[in-house]
Amino acid sequence: MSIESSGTAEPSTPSTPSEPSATAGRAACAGATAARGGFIELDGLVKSFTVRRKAGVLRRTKHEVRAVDGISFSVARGEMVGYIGPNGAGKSTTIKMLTGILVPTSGRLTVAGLDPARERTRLARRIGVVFGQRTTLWWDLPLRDSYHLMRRMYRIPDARYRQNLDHCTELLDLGPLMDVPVRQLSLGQRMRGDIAAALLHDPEVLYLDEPTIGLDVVSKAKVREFLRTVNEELGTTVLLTTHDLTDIEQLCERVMVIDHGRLVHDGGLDALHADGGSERTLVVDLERELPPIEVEGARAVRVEGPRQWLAFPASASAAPLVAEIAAEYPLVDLSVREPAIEDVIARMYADRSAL
Ligand SMILES: Nc1ncnc2c1ncn2[C@@H]1O[C@H](COP(=O)(O)OP(=O)(O)OP(=O)(O)O)[C@@H](O)[C@H]1O
Repeated sequence: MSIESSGTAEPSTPSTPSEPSATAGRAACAGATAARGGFIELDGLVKSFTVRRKAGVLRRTKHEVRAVDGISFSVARGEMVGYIGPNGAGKSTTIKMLTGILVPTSGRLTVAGLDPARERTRLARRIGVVFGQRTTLWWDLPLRDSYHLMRRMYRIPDARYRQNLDHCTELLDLGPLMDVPVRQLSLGQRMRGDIAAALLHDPEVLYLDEPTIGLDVVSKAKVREFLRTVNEELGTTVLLTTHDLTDIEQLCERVMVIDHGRLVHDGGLDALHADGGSERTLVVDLERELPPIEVEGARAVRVEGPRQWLAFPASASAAPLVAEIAAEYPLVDLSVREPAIEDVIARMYADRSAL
């Protein structure tokens, strides 16, 4: 299956025979939660761009934009990691360096032990890339023909190509689309076609840049389910960039947050809630309308008739609050609402931009 999706420069034509890698070896780590360390390594990675800005009618001055500003992390083989951040944070720039399209300004970077910029052709055999806003498929060709071309480009052995294509066709429901020119596909169909294309050559790592952008709910669910299967069954390492935080919640145990080119969070979703000062909400139904409830450790944030909403720290237990309210107020019913990850991230971005 293919690789380099659009955005990536010209597809690198492999110059060496297929590497042994592939399914058999990776299947061994299928489903395993790999230990940290190893497969993707960044150490103090920096990427600066020089841009010219207007400084008068005729004058232009040069400025340096640090798109990536000293990022270090390590992703183990078989991990599926979310890589998120606000617009312009440096996500795409990082991914472009990971594929070898962009050369880092400084710092160290290896993927599968290779230097992406120097060994781009060798690396191309081992990675798959999907940029949600572009396509690697040939616009005027039916899907089937695009895949044939990719098979030749990556010199994928027949049996492996057939097996991978059948697998993707079944799981991504591509059968009825195989003979349709890419330009006639809907966005969701084209995205499924692109994801299959990125997997035909059995990449060990898959970079996904907004794979669910613009898709309807059903298509998103299909894409997510497929990615989960690829990660679990083949042990493919996945780095997922998205603005749809449901992608992260449903797929990633680990999430890295980048802002202004710097890594500001690296850990589980729970830790993200803690970092973001998350709050849970106690929704309380009273027998009658009353002034806002006053209890230690929570504050009333909304009152509507006999219903009240009380916010309290996500890390605190609800039990003592419930006990106190039940003892002092005419309680009819209550429920606890978990914080939405969207709110946590929004608060995190807002707090940082206020610095
Ligand atoms: N080729 C370039 N020349 C100059 N500046 C660039 C270039 N590419 C990116 N930048 C700048 O680097 C910063 C990071 O951009 P990048 O595209 O990596 O962000 P992003 O996190 O992917 O954003 P988005 O979520 O909007 O796609 C931005 O300020 C952007 O304007």
